[in-house]
Amino acid sequence: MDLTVTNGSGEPVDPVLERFHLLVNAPALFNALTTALELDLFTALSGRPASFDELLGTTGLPPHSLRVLLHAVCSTGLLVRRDGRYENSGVAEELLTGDGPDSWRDILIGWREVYYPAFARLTEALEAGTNTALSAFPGHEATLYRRLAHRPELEAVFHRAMTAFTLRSVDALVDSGQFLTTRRLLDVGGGDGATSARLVARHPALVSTVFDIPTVSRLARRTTAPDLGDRVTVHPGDLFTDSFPEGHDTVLFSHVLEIFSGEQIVTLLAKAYDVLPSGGRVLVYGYNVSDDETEGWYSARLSLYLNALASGQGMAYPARDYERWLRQAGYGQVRTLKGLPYEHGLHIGVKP
Ligand SMILES: C[S@@+](CC[C@H](N)C(=O)[O-])C[C@H]1O[C@@H](n2cnc3c(N)ncnc32)[C@H](O)[C@@H]1O
Repeated sequence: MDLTVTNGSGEPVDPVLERFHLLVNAPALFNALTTALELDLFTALSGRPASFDELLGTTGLPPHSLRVLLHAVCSTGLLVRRDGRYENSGVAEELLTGDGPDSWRDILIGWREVYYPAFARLTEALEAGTNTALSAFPGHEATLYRRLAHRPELEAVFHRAMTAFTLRSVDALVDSGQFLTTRRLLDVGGGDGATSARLVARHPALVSTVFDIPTVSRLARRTTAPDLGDRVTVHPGDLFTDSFPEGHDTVLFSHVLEIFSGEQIVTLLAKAYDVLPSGGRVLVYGYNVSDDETEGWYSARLSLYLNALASGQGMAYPARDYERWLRQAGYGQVRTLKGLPYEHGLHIGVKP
């Protein structure tokens, strides 16, 4: 990637300095972006530049508020002002105008409502070595996933955001070639079933069982079951205290193992091993930090969130960690498909 940035005189500017200036203003600009999304600003401007007065009508904001918001969003480059009219940049038109199940609107509102308040307590959490930010949520459970059961509305916002982001990155998994011979999939920690729904839609001979905690299984029943009949079924349970159901030739952990410690990951991989037949496969899909653990904005954000809030441990582990754990749990033919979109990797192991 060429990061050369030049100033007005064409001289190179240190890209780290450029990023520093963006970074220190990013929390404010992030919130301007989510506000613009909530006001449907980008959708209103889709293919249709508008004047300030027209946007007053669209957003319903007082004139001064709109002025402040437009300045903030224009400063990011997402909106462009030309001849007194506002229009979407190419990026905004492509990423920010949709309202489907994979919308950035749902992703960013979820991050704002659930993730980012916890980041203010990062120092405290890292010093304590546990997810101290979880104390903002009612209940006594050790992870965010279980505590959200006490806040059903927020749980729905959270899973909408997670699903939307998953749908943006899941095609690399769906088209990985790993499901051509799979007939019965166990999707462990399968959330609201969106991944399984997409998998069975693309692979007509596939059926899937989504294993997740009971309140999330209820969400899955609502979001996936109506369309897919009995090709996606749900199996409520706890990853650690309940057995995995038998009768599947492939077990998928998508965005699940990174939540936990290495020791817990080996336990979960071994549980999957126990219910697989000989020749059965385990697939681990999710974020990987780069091998030297220095790159990846999405994986860095995830690791910090897991430690401050979600579980108090885990990270976007590098591929070599997953390969070691797969071998430890008894799998053979261990390999990784690296370099998938959004810093993802797919780790594969086969039960001998
Ligand atoms: C990051 S989400 C991944 C969801 C989905 N697989 C995806 O790729 O979008 C992690 C999932 O693991 C589930 N989970 C976490 N702890 C669990 C536990 N102890 N038992 C069962 N499911 C659990 C959560 O409810 C959540 O749906």
